[in-house]
Order: sequence, then C-alpha cells, then structure tokens
Amino acid sequence: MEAMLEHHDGIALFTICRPEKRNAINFAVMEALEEAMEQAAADRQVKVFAITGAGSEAFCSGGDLSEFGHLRGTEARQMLMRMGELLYRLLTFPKPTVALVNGTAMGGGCELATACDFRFAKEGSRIGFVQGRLGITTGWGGASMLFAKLPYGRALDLLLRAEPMTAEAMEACGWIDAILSAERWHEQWRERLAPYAARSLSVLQAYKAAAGEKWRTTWFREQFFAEIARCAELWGSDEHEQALRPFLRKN
Ligand SMILES: CCCC(=O)SCCNC(=O)CCNC(=O)[C@H](O)C(C)(C)COP(=O)(O)OP(=O)(O)OC[C@H]1O[C@@H](n2cnc3c(N)ncnc32)[C@H](O)[C@@H]1OP(=O)(O)O
Repeated sequence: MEAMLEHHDGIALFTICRPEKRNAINFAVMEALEEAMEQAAADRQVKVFAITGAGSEAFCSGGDLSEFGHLRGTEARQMLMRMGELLYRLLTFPKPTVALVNGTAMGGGCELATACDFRFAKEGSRIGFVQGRLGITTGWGGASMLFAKLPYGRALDLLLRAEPMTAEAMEACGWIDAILSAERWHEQWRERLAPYAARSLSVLQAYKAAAGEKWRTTWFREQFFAEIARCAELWGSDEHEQALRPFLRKN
C-alpha cells in the first residue's frame, strides 16, 4: 500500500506510505492522491483535507527519482503535467487543506505542501526547495504558488538558495503557519484543525470559493503550467542527468 486515506472527526487524512523512500511520490501515490481528493471533495462528512507522510522521518522527499529519473522528453513532461494538474486541483480544493509536515520535506514535497492552505510542521523538520541544485526548477507549479503566497523576495530567496532550511527559518519567512511539538504532534495538529472542522460545510466552501478566485484566473493558470513546461525542458539537461546519477545507479 503506497498511500492511505483515513477519517478522523471531519478530517480526511491522506498518508503517503513509503517511509523507506522518505515518502517520495511515484505514479501509484499520484493515483491514490487523485482518488483521495475526489472522495474527500464529494464526502459531506469531510470538512478538512490533510496530507502527511508515514513514519517519523519524512513528510515527502519529492518526486521518486528512482522512478522518474529514467523519464525523458514527452514522458517526463507528462509526469510533471499530471502532478501539476493534481497540485492545481489541491490549490483550488473546495474545502480547507493542510500539509502536516511531520519531518523532512524536499523538492516536490515542498511543492505539495505549498499547494495546501496551511502548513504545520513538526519541530526539527528540514525543508528545502532543492530543485535548483538538481539542475531543474520546481516542476509541479511550486514557484507560481510560492510567489503568490509569500512576499516576492522571500519566495525567490528560497528557490535560489535551494537548500534545506530549519522549520524556524521557514516559519519566519511565512511558509510554515505553526511549528508543533514532536511529542504532542498528533494531539496538537488535531487541536489546530478542530475549529475548522466545527464550521458548517457551506461556510467552509464559501470561504474557499472566495479564496480560489485568484487561482482560477487565466493569467495564474498560464503561469503555473508555463513553469512546468520550463522544468520539463531542463529535465533532459546534462546538469540534471549528473545530479540524478547516484539514484539511477542504484535502480
Ligand atoms: C519531480 C519534482 C521535483 C523533485 O521533487 S526532484 C526530487 C527532490 N528531492 C530530493 O532531491 C531529495 C533526495 N533525498 C534526500 O535528500 C534525502 O534522502 C532526504 C530526503 C533528506 C532524507 O535523508 P535521510 O533521512 O538521511 O535518508 P536517506 O538519504 O538515507 O534516504 C533513505 C532512502 O530513501 C531514498 N530516497 C530519498 N529521497 C528519495 C527520492 N526523492 N526519490 C527516490 N528515493 C529517495 C534514498 O535513496 C534511500 O534509499 P536506500 O535506503 O539507499 O535504498
């Protein structure tokens, strides 16, 4: 089982279950996420959609480089566009969404979390938009979302540094909404989400419709998918191939 969907008190919790790969996203996880979002959007008992990673090490280490690293040309572009479509759907989800960053978040793992309305991180988590060190850029719409959600200079700084940051630094730049205790992690994120889950579905959906207006503009959608197309071009570059070598040698 690569991922699972559970329900707790109005919260649909989607967990990526690949701790041995630090919860890297492969095609099976994409499919599971798509199904989970469809179910959670349609289920009137669900008030909040939350995403986390299995185990105590990682939220999500991004795209599965052992599976995606072999993709070239059209295949790479299709993979990036497919996940981009999913993150766009998550960005415009009709109910509040939250990334429960329970450990390391790297690359596409940060893009996944950026698509959510809120990001709560477990203390000690390391978070990095590291794509720039791999000879690529954010490939799932992460930069477009970051520029829209954070002050311009802070967003650009994270992308250009392309390095793992502490949870405290990510809170200071506005990416993390709250750092929660490692010992009381499960209790604390439930406490944080309980007031949202207590609201009526019609109130939640009305606020999310208002929030979603800016993401639905033609301008934003074009920028979002143009970003993905640029990453697809870099995917076949020598710099990216060299960065992938350690992963490809193993698989
Ligand atoms: C496609 C959109 C753009 C992207 O997402 S590009 C991918 C960006 N992500 C990365 O570059 C992250 C690469 N991974 C890392 O830096 C580290 O593994 C990480 C996440 C900091 C965790 O470090 P540690 O806790 O020390 O664990 P580790 O390095 O020993 O890894 C444990 C096993 O997990 C594997 N793994 C980690 N991230 C992966 C990934 N993204 N794709 C495929 N496999 C991945 C890693 O190879 C290792 O496997 P093994 O046990 O040696 O067989």
